[in-house]
Amino acid sequence: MTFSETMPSTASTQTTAQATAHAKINLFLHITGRRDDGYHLLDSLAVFAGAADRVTLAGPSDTMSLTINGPFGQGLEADDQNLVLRAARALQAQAGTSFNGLTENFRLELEKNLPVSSGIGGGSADAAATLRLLAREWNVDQATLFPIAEKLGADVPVCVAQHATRMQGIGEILAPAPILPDAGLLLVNPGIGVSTPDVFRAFAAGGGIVERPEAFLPERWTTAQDMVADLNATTNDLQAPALSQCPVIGTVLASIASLPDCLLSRMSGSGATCFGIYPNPESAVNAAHILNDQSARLGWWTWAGGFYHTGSSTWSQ
Ligand SMILES: C[C@](O)(CO)[C@H](O)COP(=O)(O)OP(=O)(O)OC[C@H]1O[C@@H](n2ccc(N)nc2=O)[C@H](O)[C@@H]1O
Ligand SMILES: Nc1ncnc2c1ncn2[C@@H]1O[C@H](COP(=O)(O)OP(=O)(O)OP(=O)(O)O)[C@@H](O)[C@H]1O
Repeated sequence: MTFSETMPSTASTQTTAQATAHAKINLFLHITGRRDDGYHLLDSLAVFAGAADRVTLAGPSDTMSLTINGPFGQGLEADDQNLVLRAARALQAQAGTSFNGLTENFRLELEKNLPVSSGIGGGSADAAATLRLLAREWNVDQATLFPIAEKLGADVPVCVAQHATRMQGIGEILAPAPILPDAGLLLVNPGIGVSTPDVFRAFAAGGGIVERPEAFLPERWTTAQDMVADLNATTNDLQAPALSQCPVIGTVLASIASLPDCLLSRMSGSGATCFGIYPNPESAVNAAHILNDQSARLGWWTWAGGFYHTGSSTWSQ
């Protein structure tokens, strides 16, 4: 995928630079094959929610370092395995090779607002935001980011793009998606982390690939109802295997579906976060208010609003 616009001016003149890492939602997810290395081939429509983590460049440092705050920061290590630091080091290594030895180190801050291991690609979004942020700082061409992103995780390339995108291959083939309507989106996570490899394993053990015609997607959906009419001909192939590992997903899906004006209730990615589609953002917020008592009592995380919209040619931040 290419972007027609160049990056904004470098951040070096600003006191702090930030990038937002928006939650990725798979509106549908079909598994179409399996590679020799075990990775599954997908066909998925990934969109982005207003809900987001935030990565900040806090200043120069002796080594690349990370501090984490925010409601889901506890329990997430700021160590070498954190996708923020892995992304920073990967870009630094590449920039050092390709752009004459840039070796600056930074203290990065992660505001973790998205639940971890929840099917909305939080870690991938953080990695992608870090790549965008440091690319801006180091004046690295955005096209350079995609091969680096692929190596960090299957969901990282689509999160670099951070706009509605059809994902194929294992996530590295990105194609334009329909222009989205101004629909409402409700996200609900039951507070139980689900392991992506375990869900893919359960999918393979449970019968595997279903042969079906390729999903039809138009150029644009004008209303949420139009979008849902097409989405009803699709599914998330990982929903049943995730449900078998984490039965509360069934309760979450039923709760979303029971709320007024709900047009569709489905799981995102490998779960356990589920989403509801509503006619507009206001009706999604209204649904979240109705769910409030139940979600507070059960410790569920909820978010309601609209899609994160950026033009397909915009360098998103
Ligand atoms: C389910 C999705 O969230 C849909 O967007 C993604 O495909 C998962 O992307 P991700 O979390 O970035 O996945 P990775 O961290 O690359 O892979 C985690 C593990 O999930 C399995 N995996 C992942 C992606 C894929 N297309 N096929 C797989 O089988 C592999 O066992 C892999 O070792
Ligand atoms: N910055 C980060 N934020 C979240 N998880 C991270 C981060 N860095 C590393 N990880 C690790 O990555 C794994 C997946 O976390 P993530 O929150 O991205 O899952 P997910 O939402 O299920 O992703 P996907 O939808 O891409 O499968 C977890 O095991 C977590 O410990």
